[in-house]
Amino acid sequence: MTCCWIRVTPHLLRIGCSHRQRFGHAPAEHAAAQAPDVAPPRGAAREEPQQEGGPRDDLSGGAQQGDAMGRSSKDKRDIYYRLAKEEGWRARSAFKLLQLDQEYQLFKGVQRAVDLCAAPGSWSQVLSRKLRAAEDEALAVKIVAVDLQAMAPLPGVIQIQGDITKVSTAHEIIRHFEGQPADLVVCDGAPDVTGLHDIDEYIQAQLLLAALNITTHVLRQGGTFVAKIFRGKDVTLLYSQLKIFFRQVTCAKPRSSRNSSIESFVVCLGYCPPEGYIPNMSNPLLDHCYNVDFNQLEGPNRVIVPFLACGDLSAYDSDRTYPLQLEGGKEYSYVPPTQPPICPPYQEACFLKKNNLLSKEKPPTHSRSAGQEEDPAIHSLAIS
Ligand SMILES: C[S@@+](CC[C@H](N)C(=O)[O-])C[C@H]1O[C@@H](n2cnc3c(N)ncnc32)[C@H](O)[C@@H]1O
Repeated sequence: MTCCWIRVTPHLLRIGCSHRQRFGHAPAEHAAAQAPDVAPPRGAAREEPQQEGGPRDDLSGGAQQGDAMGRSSKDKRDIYYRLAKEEGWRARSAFKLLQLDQEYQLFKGVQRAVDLCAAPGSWSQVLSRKLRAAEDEALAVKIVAVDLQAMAPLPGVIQIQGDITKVSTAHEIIRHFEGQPADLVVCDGAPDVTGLHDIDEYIQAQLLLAALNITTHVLRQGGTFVAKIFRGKDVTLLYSQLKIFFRQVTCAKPRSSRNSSIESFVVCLGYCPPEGYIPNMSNPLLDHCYNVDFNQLEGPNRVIVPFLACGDLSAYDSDRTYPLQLEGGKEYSYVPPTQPPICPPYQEACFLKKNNLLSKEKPPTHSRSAGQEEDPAIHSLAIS
């Protein structure tokens, strides 16, 4: 997806936290709770208009910036930011999940839900408020939230501070559900953006695939998976991978997600892995481990594309050098190509070389063959 080689490791997917740790910021939800709600750095949204949904989406982004630009400035610029605070959501992203639910009724009949990449926790808040609305529901419903970062507690939400690229995290989720599969998995995961769009898209795609991998461990047949996706140039590749596992895959853009952002959400309904599929986390790109024994993979876990050798196998070997005098003793004589190139890019260089015009301060007088025009441009090139 990108022309640049980058080693994608779970560590890279963890940039979101390392960045904040590096710069000594408090975990987002703590900052939200402890610091006044002030605006993020001036122009933050404009600097990175395409990377909405990253850590800046939470309401704590400007805690360190003080009141330099006025408390109400961000409120004016971003209605969802303001509403999120008024309605008590930890991040404006809450509205994205609420609006997705309005369209797809995601929460209908859900008893076990997983929120991947959950911090600071606005999606978990939505799950908690929606799924546990009635008293009896509050007892039956289980919500598990996973993030690399610690998150302030939420009613009815079990938290795992862990990495979604690890199989141990999948096992921990299943343990909390007492062996039962989840009805719904949501993932709003985002690594911290680098600003290099190809790389950002690539890392986001890898995070989505990691979310899909862990989902295949925990989701029930027919269950729903919702995840953030960057609609970059290779997005169709991701759609086709998701289509292998779900009956219906749609890409949705909630109103609260900025139009200037390439962020969207895939809503994948009707989980139906290929028959015989064994959930695994072995994405060699993520793990960088090439010692997986692919021969051990069977059925739909192993895709074999047929390889066919065509033509008479006793025919000439295209990698071998043969003598000019072939068998049968026929005299060799050079035959020119049937159709030489009509205007090859090296034509000018051949002309210069042939006429001894290359790397000379002054071109020697040269004789032109009959009908051959001297190109004044070539002449000046040779002189300069
Ligand atoms: C945009 S925030 C999520 C916001 C959240 N949905 C909410 O509404 O508050 C993205 C989160 O992804 C988390 N993340 C990134 N890579 C991760 C990984 N490999 N495992 C777990 N969490 C990860 C980051 O720590 C960050 O908190």
